[in-house]
Amino acid sequence: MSSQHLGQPKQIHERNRSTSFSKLLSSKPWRKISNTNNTADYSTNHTPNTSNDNTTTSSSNNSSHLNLYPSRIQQQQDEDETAVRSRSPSYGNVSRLSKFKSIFYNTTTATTITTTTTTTVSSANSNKTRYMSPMTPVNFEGNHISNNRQEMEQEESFEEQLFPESPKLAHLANHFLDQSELANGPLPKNDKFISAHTSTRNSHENNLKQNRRRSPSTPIMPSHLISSSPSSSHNSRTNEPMVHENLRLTKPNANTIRIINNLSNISLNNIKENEEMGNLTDPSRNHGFHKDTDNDSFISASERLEIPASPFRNGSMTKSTNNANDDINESTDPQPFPSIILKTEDNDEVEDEQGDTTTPTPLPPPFSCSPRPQGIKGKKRQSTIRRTTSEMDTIPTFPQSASASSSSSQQNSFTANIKTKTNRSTSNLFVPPPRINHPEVEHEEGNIDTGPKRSHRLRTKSFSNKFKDITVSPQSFEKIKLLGRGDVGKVYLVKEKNTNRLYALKIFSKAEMIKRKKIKRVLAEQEILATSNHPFIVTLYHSFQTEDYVYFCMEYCMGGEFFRALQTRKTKCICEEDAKFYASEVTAALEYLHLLGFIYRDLKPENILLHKSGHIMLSDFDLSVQAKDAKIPVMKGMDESTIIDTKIVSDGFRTNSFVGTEEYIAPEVIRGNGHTAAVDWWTLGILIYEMLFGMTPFKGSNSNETFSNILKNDVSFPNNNDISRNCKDLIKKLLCKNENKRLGSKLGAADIKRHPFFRKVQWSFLRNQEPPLIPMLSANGCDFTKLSSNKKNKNKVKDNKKNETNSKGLDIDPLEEQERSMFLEKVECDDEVSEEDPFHDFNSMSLMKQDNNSLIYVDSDSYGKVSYTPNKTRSRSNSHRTFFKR
Ligand SMILES: Nc1ncnc2c1ncn2[C@@H]1O[C@H](COP(=O)(O)OP(=O)(O)OP(=O)(O)O)[C@@H](O)[C@H]1O
Repeated sequence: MSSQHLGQPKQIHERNRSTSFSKLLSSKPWRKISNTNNTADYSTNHTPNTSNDNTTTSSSNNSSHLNLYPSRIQQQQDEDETAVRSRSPSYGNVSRLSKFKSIFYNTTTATTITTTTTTTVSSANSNKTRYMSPMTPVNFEGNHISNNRQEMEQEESFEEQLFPESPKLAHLANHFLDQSELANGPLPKNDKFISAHTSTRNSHENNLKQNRRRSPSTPIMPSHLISSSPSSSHNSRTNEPMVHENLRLTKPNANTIRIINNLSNISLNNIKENEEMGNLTDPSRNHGFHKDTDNDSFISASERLEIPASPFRNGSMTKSTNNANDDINESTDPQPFPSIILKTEDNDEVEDEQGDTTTPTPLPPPFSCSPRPQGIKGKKRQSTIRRTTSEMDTIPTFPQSASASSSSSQQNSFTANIKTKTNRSTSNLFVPPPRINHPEVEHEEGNIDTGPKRSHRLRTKSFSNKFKDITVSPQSFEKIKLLGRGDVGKVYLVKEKNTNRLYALKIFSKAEMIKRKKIKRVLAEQEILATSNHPFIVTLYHSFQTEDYVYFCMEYCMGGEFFRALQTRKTKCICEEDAKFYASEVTAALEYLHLLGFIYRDLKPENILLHKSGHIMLSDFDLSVQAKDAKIPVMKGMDESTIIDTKIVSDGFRTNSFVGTEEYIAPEVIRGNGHTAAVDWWTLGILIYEMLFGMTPFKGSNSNETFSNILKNDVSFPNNNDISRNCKDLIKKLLCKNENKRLGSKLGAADIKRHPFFRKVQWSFLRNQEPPLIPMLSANGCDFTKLSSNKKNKNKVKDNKKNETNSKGLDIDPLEEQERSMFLEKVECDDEVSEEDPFHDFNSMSLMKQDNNSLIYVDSDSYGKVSYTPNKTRSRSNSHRTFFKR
């Protein structure tokens, strides 16, 4: 079949991206509505005031159902104030910290004031207040569904994400209405939604015709908040299954509001994973940003990321034929694991009795679709997996070349610039490596290049032999276009000026991270990206911070979201063979993450990006968690049947956050009894189902119905799809509600890989196989970022912008201003960021290996427009013809 563009822009709107649960739990301050008469514009008229009087005044103006809102705000203000006061005297001496402090005060005050605003506007125009307050009954028709940040208008700035009509808030509101439904019976149904869980042919077809969207997100709701609420008792009327305490809510009322408001202040960023429930049930615990008043810092020591023991510390994995409960001693060898390549020295592939390849997926060299090196097959498998340092270890951290010395003075000057700006200690001088000619670097004579000094923290980090000190700054990149926006960050397609290479630059606003309490999540994401080295996990090339922003420079996956590729299909689904291809790549990536002790927790087509080659790249790790005391993976069996037990790595580790994406969430998460890495196998089951049927198996007409379906219903398969018995069996076993019986519960990924469905999969050669779809930059393709289903909002944003003028009376485009500063700020040296700084734990660093894989910028390419073409070289057995018939 000839190459064919599959992009169908018309179909893109049929389903929107889903949002992960915890992501709606932001403590977003709501922005003042410009068309109200309310004068409480916190940004201009209000002086931050932490006194309780102010709060009380605000609340007194509100209708009764809002009264509890300020009480929480007041509580938070008190907490903030206490925390700030209790900080060391040196706090006040650091101007940067003062800035963060003011951000924090502003956040608190803004929330208070907006509460008043909400009330005022509510009475004036109910339509306009629909999304202003989560507790306001909301008609979600047509609006709440557009939580596709990528489709939101590009002009929107970070601040505009705070716009009160945010669809996210609508989601939150919807969710809480859903909760009330669960407790008090159904509210009138929005007939635009249909119940998909019946899984009949009709419902399936209807579903596809309907304007289907992912269900709204659900926040983390620690149980003590519910139980502390008088009206949150269990509902005796509805005989609902055992559900997470989070879900036991009443109709929106004062107590619900209190819960909502409380929730907004306890995002997971303030909660140490696995201690979450314990911490939260301690009423004395401060859940605000400054939760630890004993600690003289913005972020308590407990919030700082700790590097768990490497599962590979002994230099090799333990080869054991014993069972998974064998005692495994952790080595104290400080060698980090990121540079470790898990590989069998000789033979990468072994077949078990059924013919399944059971070799653990190795950590291959940097992604390449070139043919696999000769001579791998047929050699004997080595019984142990050895730790090998990456090839990058041999690359000197800083080239001592002529060019290096010639630019040394520039580097010193660069350092001097930073020192001057931050006025920080000169110890541990930050000297960027000399090979980059930073445009911002001024030549300064007379400086002696004392050589690079690695950041102390970077040296001690687990990924220190994979990364070196940062070699780039924001000025090294030129923005090409906005690719999408995340929860607190924006992702730009950029080209590196020196090399013309394309990257995805994710930029987080520090102010936003503080306001939204996302610091821990972003740091966790960095940790995972930096630690990982896998062909199906997006590569992090650089991470750095400036005074106002945090940057992740990642591999550009020009195919965009796999979700989008699915959406270009008429039926939103693909054939079994193609689904098998993607499922096996996802399994390999999950196996790798589990080996490192990470639980991904947010698998869905939206978080799977497509590399230019068509292979998958997992992204978005901000919901992932790393098991404490990760154990050493165990090799089981001998010779050809050797398999690796990935389950043991995080054995015994349970975490209790309510995170995930509604239709993908596992029963144990809903039940709230804690969950393990098994949640990833559940989500794999949902993913395979969605790839095959274009819908998820348990989707209901609202969150409660979905959760109820997840807990009660068995998975069923629409009749109109010819799915093999093995495939159905795999899905059923992955979607086993009992996590202890679920496929993967014995040995982790090995259980899945050995399932007959994957019998013919060559696990070691996955990255060398031909993907079913090849993304192409094409003038005729879909420009997903330009599609916006929310034009109204877009116009409002534009209107708001018109009001802003500079000192000369000329219009300022805030977005342009913001973007300019994003790409102009000077990079900051981590070692000089004081311990009190919320971003002290951030690591600025560059990947050591040369980047030969990223795309090179070509002027004539229309970046952003993507179409998906069939892979002509894919073998017939892969049934790609069936794929394109759909
Ligand atoms: N490496 C990349 N290459 C290409 N596009 C990317 C890359 N990373 C992100 N994007 C695009 O940017 C969008 C936002 O990315 P991000 O990971 O921040 O989003 P998210 O998962 O929706 O948000 P978050 O987890 O922060 O709430 C994605 O939807 C994706 O389309």
